[in-house]
Amino acid sequence: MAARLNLREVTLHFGGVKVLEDVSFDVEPGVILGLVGPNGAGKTSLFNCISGHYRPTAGSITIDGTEVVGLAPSRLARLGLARTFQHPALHLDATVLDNVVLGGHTRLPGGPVSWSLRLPHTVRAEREIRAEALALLDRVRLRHAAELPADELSHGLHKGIELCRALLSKPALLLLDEPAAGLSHAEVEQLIATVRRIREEEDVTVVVVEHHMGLISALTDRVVVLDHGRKLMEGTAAQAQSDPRVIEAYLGKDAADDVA
Ligand SMILES: Nc1ncnc2c1ncn2[C@@H]1O[C@H](COP(=O)(O)OP(=O)(O)OP(=O)(O)O)[C@@H](O)[C@H]1O
Repeated sequence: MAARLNLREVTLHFGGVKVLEDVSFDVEPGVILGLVGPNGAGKTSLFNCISGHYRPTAGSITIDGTEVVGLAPSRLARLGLARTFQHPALHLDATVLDNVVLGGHTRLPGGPVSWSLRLPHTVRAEREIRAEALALLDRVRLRHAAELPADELSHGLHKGIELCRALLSKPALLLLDEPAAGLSHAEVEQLIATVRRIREEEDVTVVVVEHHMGLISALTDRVVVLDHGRKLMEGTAAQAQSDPRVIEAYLGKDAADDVA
């Protein structure tokens, strides 16, 4: 079931640095929301608050009505949250397949004791998860690389592996942090097609941080624009791109005046 995400007055200070100030917005189940804004606007910091890697100084973040501020990332994973990182966090000496399979651990029945005893239902579940991991690799055209060490693949392909790992957990809420960064034009086109298919085939809510406006326009239902840690506006990608406040934030006041 796709998750509902609600943020209320999320604030994050590091000492005297105000990284986020009173950020509020809602993401309805099944929506793809883009989180955009100039460099340093606070997008990744907000992601880190939602995924439990940062604890906001104030405010509330709920997933399907459950307050998640203060919960560890592992607990959030069990609540159905999965994320990718700006710089993929992979085990480079492990195979591509083993990296993806890691995403399935939240779905294994039992706990560490039954896993180490290799009970039949654990072995069966592991086999199913490996088969699903291979199917996901097939979806991003990486099936042929399943048994290669991850460090033999390019940066762009690492992003594909990370996406498969996140999807294997069958997330209700998927956070994608700059999935197009460092990708070639062809790889971005493939990423857009992959995320569209995810939306058609999986029941998932997606929040994506991205500078690539082509991807944001192609994929998102709505965007939230951040600037200097505050929400500047919320609307469709087209509305954001023609909003003088957004143009000013990216390009300066003169450019915004030319548009107005
Ligand atoms: N751990 C931290 N300690 C201190 N300041 C931080 C920390 N993390 C982020 N910041 C500051 O918070 C601000 C927002 O950074 P953040 O990376 O969230 O922005 P962003 O919108 O994701 O930028 P970009 O598009 O360049 O990735 C920056 O000024 C950054 O220096």
